[in-house]
Amino acid sequence: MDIATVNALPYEDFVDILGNVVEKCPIITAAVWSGRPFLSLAVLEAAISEFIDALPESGKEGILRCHPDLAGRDLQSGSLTRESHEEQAGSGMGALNSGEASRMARLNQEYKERFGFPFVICARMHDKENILRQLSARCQNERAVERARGIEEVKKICHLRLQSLVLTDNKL
Ligand SMILES: NC(=O)N[C@H]1NC(=O)NC1=O
Repeated sequence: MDIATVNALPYEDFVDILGNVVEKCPIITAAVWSGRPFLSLAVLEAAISEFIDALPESGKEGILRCHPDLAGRDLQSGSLTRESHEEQAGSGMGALNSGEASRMARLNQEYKERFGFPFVICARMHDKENILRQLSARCQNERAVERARGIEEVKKICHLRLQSLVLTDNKL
């Protein structure tokens, strides 16, 4: 699917196909549709990024809260979105040993209690050791720093999801 095909999509299809580039936030995809035609994939990605940046801090936290915990209950119960499942499986979240699983659960909980939103990281860019190390380190940050850091990670996840949807042929 190339960018011309993306630009030709009616909004129903645009949201169906691209609605989860930001996890469980199809409203973002639906909003940027009105910015068509996009000159390139990078321009579409920039429109999404600008929409996110224009949100109040509460809206940014809302985006973070739409993300499932890494190795959390949605992974255990099989209720992750397809994209999130692939990302979590690829970084080894489904294959933690019992020590790693309990450390992950404890740190995820500590992070959520401290900040009021979940730890978000672009899982495809990290392995499980690295994710645990970052989770532990980021628990020490200030809330505003973590809000911004989490949103940076959301944008990295969005970048990779967009690339795999638009730069491959298998979605239309
Ligand atoms: N909590 C969190 O980081 N979740 C995610 N990260 C990622 O790459 N996919 C996710 O669902």
